[in-house]
Amino acid sequence: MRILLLGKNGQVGWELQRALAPLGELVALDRHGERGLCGDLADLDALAATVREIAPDAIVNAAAYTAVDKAESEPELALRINGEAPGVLAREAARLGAWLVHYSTDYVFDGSGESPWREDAPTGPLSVYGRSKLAGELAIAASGARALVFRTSWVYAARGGNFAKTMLRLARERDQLRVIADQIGAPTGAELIADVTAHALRQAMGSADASPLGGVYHLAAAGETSWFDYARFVLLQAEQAGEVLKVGHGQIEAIPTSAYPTPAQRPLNSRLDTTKLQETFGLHLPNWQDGVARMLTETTKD
Ligand SMILES: NC(=O)C1=CN([C@@H]2O[C@H](COP(=O)(O)OP(=O)(O)OC[C@H]3O[C@@H](n4cnc5c(N)ncnc54)[C@H](OP(=O)(O)O)[C@@H]3O)[C@@H](O)[C@H]2O)C=CC1
Ligand SMILES: Cc1cn([C@H]2C[C@H](O)[C@@H](COP(=O)(O)OP(=O)(O)O[C@H]3O[C@@H](C)C(=O)[C@@H](O)[C@H]3O)O2)c(=O)[nH]c1=O
Ligand SMILES: [Mg+2]
Repeated sequence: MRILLLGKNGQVGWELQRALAPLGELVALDRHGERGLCGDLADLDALAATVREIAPDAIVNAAAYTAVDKAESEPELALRINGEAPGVLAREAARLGAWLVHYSTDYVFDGSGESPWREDAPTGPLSVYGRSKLAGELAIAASGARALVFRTSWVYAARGGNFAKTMLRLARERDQLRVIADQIGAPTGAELIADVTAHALRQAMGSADASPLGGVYHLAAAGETSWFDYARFVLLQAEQAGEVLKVGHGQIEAIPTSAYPTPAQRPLNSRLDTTKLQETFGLHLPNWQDGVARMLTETTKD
């Protein structure tokens, strides 16, 4: 069994290098590629040629254009990487009879209401990033490839850039911290995403009639929070570990989205209903606090 992993050095890609290793021979690439293999999702022809050369049993795509605000001024590049490249991977997977694993986002939704989104709920992205990720989902669905598409949210990891680390840095540097309190979702760890991926892929590839397991699944930690309460939780953990911050966890200011203008609009309701994933694969998803606390002990102690 051979697995091609793209985006090996991103938050999720890094954890996938660990989680996928026991499943088979792993060929892991970043955007720079190696040994003549192309790992650049912006180079669609070279990407297709790489898949053909490796002829994997599964392709796992953790590479993506994830700079949400920047995407507003680079829509063509975001669409190529997040929309067209997954389509290329899916068509090559279909040719080979290989599985494709891909990741999408809560930002495909318009954020209306307060109920958790199910997989079949209507999409309505508010940003270029969200539209580009939806285009990727649709290209995969149209390819006929056997695919697992995991929509996740608010990803963090010990390695890589994310909101939790930004809050810690700003709380050490600044005198004041203002954070949006009316966008609601679930911070989800890259470790959890990678472990669930390995588990689901193994089941999907092992089942005799594999196609019923293909599809879109919501994959997020249990519970919900706002960016504001998430930031407070992160700073409190740091304080409890002995850090003295310039802005303490009780000093963050809660603000509405309207008070924090950004190039890209974000959904207010990012809650994802994960029932389908848990029931299909027999998995349990831990509370978001467990993984965030664990990540912080890895990054703030010693
Ligand atoms: N981060 C989040 O909060 C969320 C992420 N997701 C989705 O989860 C998946 C994994 O995201 P995550 O690990 O957090 O993202 P990261 O930004 O941590 O990693 C993305 C990786 O993709 C790479 N990349 C960017 N452009 C290209 C390219 N042209 N060719 C090859 N590689 C490229 C980046 O490389 P480089 O560092 O060189 O730019 C980076 O290593 C993505 O599909 C994302 O859309 C879904 C919901 C939330
Ligand atoms: C830095 C900062 C951000 N914010 C707000 C802005 C935004 O609404 C929220 C989170 O900021 P970020 O820049 O981390 O958000 P963002 O990059 O939009 O995070 C998203 O990334 C993509 C890839 C996804 O798919 C999403 O699930 C989500 O994780 O916090 C504040 O309110 N105060 C601050 O000081
Ligand atoms: Mg970001």
